Amino acid sequence: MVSQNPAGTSSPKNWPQNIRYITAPVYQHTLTPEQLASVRTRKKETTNSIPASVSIGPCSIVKITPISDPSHPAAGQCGLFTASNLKPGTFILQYLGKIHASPASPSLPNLTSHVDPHAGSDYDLSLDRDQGLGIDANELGNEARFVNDYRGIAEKPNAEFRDVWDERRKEKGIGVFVLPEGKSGKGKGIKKGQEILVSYGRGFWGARKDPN
Ligand SMILES: C[S@@+](CC[C@H](N)C(=O)[O-])C[C@H]1O[C@@H](n2cnc3c(N)ncnc32)[C@H](O)[C@@H]1O
Repeated sequence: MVSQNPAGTSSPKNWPQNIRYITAPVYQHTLTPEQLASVRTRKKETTNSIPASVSIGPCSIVKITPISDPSHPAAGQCGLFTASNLKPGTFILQYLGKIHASPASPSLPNLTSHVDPHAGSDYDLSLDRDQGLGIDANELGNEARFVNDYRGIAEKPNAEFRDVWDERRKEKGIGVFVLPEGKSGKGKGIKKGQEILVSYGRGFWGARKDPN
């Protein structure tokens, strides 16, 4: 289900009013030509790609869901749940936000981390470590910003973030994928109505209060 946001773009059900819903990445205006060129250069190790045919706008296979269960560690917040059964390895959706440079990168040489507007963001993923680029969905993004970490919710994650090549835009990105089957056959897919859960990594929780 979709609704119209103030800018006239369709946004998904339960989308928060104070966050801008976007259907394509937004660039920090201070990115250097070198950083932009890097975003537009495919790395040979990036084997996953998003086909140009993927539909733009609200994703029909996910639902942003407010969490009311008091035993859920993110109670009072939202999570991202599936709207259909998803097989192992399925591409779910792209992680959209503002593509920005961290202060250590050449475009912002005089800033230190305490003035980095993205340093404290809980929605910031690394896009390109060599160039110090990230994707921050704190103030603008899409449904992918609601994917929670599995800790305290399930025994293990059922999805993962992967580097991708966006065939439509011809640029790097990050996608959310159902975990693949794997050698042990552990990835079983995600059933309709289940929460999509990744591992943020210990670094995320190390810088915050560990949920476990
Ligand atoms: C990228 S956001 C995920 C979406 C968030 N739940 C929301 O509604 O906006 C990351 C934040 O979600 C919460 N979160 C995600 N996974 C969690 C977990 N396993 N336990 C506790 N809090 C979690 C934390 O507040 C974390 O900083």
